[in-house]
Amino acid sequence: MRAILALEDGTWFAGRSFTGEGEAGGEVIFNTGMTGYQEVLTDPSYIGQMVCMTYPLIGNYGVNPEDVESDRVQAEAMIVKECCKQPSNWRATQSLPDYLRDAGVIGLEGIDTRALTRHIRIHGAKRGIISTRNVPVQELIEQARSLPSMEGANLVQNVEVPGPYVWDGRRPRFVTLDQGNYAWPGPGHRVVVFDFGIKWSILRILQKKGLDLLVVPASFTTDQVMALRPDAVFLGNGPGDPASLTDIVQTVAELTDKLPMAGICLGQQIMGLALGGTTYKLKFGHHGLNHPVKELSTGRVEISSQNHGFCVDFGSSDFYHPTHVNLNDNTLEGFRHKTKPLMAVQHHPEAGPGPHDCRSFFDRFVTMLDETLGKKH
Ligand SMILES: NC(=O)CC[C@H](N)C(=O)O
Repeated sequence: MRAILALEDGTWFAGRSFTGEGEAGGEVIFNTGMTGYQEVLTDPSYIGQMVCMTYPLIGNYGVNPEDVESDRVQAEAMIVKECCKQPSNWRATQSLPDYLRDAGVIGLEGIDTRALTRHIRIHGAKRGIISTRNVPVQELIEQARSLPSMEGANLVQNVEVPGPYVWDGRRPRFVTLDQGNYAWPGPGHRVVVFDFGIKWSILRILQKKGLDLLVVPASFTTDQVMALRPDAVFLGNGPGDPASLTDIVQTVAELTDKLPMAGICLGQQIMGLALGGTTYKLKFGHHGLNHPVKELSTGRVEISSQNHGFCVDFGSSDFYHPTHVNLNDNTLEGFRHKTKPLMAVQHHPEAGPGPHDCRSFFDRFVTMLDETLGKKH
């Protein structure tokens, strides 16, 4: 079925929907990963975005119930050159078109994804509409212009979880607190994890490291966190503009004085703002699986998985020193507080999907906790 992608700047592409009738709007960005499309689709950080995969054939290995980063498709749409309709893989339980159709999310194929990607690289990420409606293109362009901008967008509120939960190995299991208290069951360091739209891979790895986790909603206050008597705090990834999250930044600023803390992606951005730094929007973001990142203390270069549109200004706070830099564009990839046990990275060390070069981040977090609190296991 014919479908149009119309951008706010008047550029448009004609292709086909591989999911039937539909319409979607959002910020159009590109992801350079050759694989991992199911993790990309289910990563809550992609809320508000329509993802163009630059690899020309997507869907070959289908989808399965294990490779999910949350309980649903989160991206607004997927754009590919060609979608494979008959997957071949022993783990596949469904094809990509059926998966998207069941989720009510539109898939567009048959457009020149290289031309779209070059356009975004030159002119920056653009708001766009994909539609199968038979209307003049100008109408869709106007519709794209009326979409909210990603800059200033608080999208974390869209994924707020209803309450605290533990990770049961496969999915969240919600718990009831007893007057705000929690009986930590395990012997490991007690870590309160903020869910801003967290990827399940992060929880899977934190749990494997022997940490005792309680995941809390983004709106949890300092008092609510401290009532849980945790040893540390972890800030996960999430969608939207970090600068819009003023209440969360305030809470995290208070907690940085009280507890050791680590953050990934949106977590780094929130911690950076909480420490007095500033954030800005990148022209077209970093979305892919092969971004070279240099660890400054060793000079070691790691190939990282990335998904972000915003970034912490390199030298915007005196409180931390940079630990990692992106070798493609010299942006800040990680920092550590000069005196307190606080650390963060902008890339995705959990790598769901992607190479595992950066996974030592989680060991450094555990080491930081052992050094600050004493060994627990
Ligand atoms: N993966 C993330 O946490 C993304 C953070 C933020 N929404 C950004 O686009 O920069």
